[in-house]
Amino acid sequence: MIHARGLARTFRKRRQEVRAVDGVDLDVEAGEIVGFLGPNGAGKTTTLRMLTTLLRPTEGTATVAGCDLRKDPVGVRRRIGYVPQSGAAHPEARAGEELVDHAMLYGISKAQAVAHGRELFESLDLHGLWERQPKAMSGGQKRRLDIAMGLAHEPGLVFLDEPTTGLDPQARANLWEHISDLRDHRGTTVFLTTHYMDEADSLCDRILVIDHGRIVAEGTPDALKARVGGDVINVELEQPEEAARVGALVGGLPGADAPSVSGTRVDVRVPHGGSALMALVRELDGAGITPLSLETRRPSLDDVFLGLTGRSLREDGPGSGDGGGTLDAGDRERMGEKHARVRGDERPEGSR
Ligand SMILES: Nc1ncnc2c1ncn2[C@@H]1O[C@H](COP(=O)(O)OP(=O)(O)OP(=O)(O)O)[C@@H](O)[C@H]1O
Repeated sequence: MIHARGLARTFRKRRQEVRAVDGVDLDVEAGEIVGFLGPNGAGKTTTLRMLTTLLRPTEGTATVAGCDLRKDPVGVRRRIGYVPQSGAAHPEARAGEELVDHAMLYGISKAQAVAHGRELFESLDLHGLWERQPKAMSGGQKRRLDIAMGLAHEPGLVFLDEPTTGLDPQARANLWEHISDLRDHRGTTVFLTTHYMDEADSLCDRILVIDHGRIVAEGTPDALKARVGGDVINVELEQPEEAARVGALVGGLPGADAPSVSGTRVDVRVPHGGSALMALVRELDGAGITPLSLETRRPSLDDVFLGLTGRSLREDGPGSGDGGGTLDAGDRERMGEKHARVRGDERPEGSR
């Protein structure tokens, strides 16, 4: 469904070059749900916008849904759906009419657009909302309407840019079910960007991890976690000063990797969690430190990312960690900036 080789995009900003995407090779097969995971600024949206013809690559080639990205961008657009972070439905429009108008832009007859739209509303849990204005919908309903719009012309491949950002945890889990249903019941191939690890873990068949514009790992969530190996010990302390001391202690455990100290939290990977935990309890006791909590767990995708890049996805912004789904001020500001940028140049290059 998607085959890209050496895809790259450079932006010029105040005489400086930003290599947002730096030679990406990727393959997505029909019927897969593939997650593009990476921290803020890693190059996810830029890659997505190239694959959906909204942005011309500076280098590289790709076929998307059987069409050459450079030679046949119109063919690509006809065959794919794209759901941007900012959504596509006008807040004041009637939801059903908006979807039908959208489908008719693709040359679909009104009768067919209405029939397919009704069916999409039913399968995406939007029954009863045909006449509703998007501005009067919940966040989850709006996102499901955005996805319905992306599927209005029955594409076999749909791109979702951070589909659950800003939703509460229940609405996120509900949307994951709907996205899985698209694949299971309609055979739709889904390529989505996310910086939520739990989303990539629960929803995706395969994950591509991107950092600084390059793919740094790919595989099923389980295969990626198995690559890390060992166990992770996590210590929560009351004071950051204690965390620094504990960081030095855990670094001395047999076979331990370099520990990660973040605020009052310390994480370290060790070959055997059980025996290391016992040794650490003795060390902490000897140093007169009483932690708030101490636990050992199997590696998560965050540990995979930490091992690959030396950074935690959690460090890269609010809500990017363990599934906190509600928006805080930082999140809103970031999304606001993003919306402005995406809306400003959402048209395909060359159409301006
Ligand atoms: N139009 C542009 N002009 C200049 N630089 C840009 C432009 N678009 C993106 N960039 C830069 O390219 C890099 C990658 O941005 P991109 O939006 O693709 O990242 P991302 O992984 O989608 O991040 P996020 O999770 O915040 O959406 C960033 O350094 C960004 O500042």
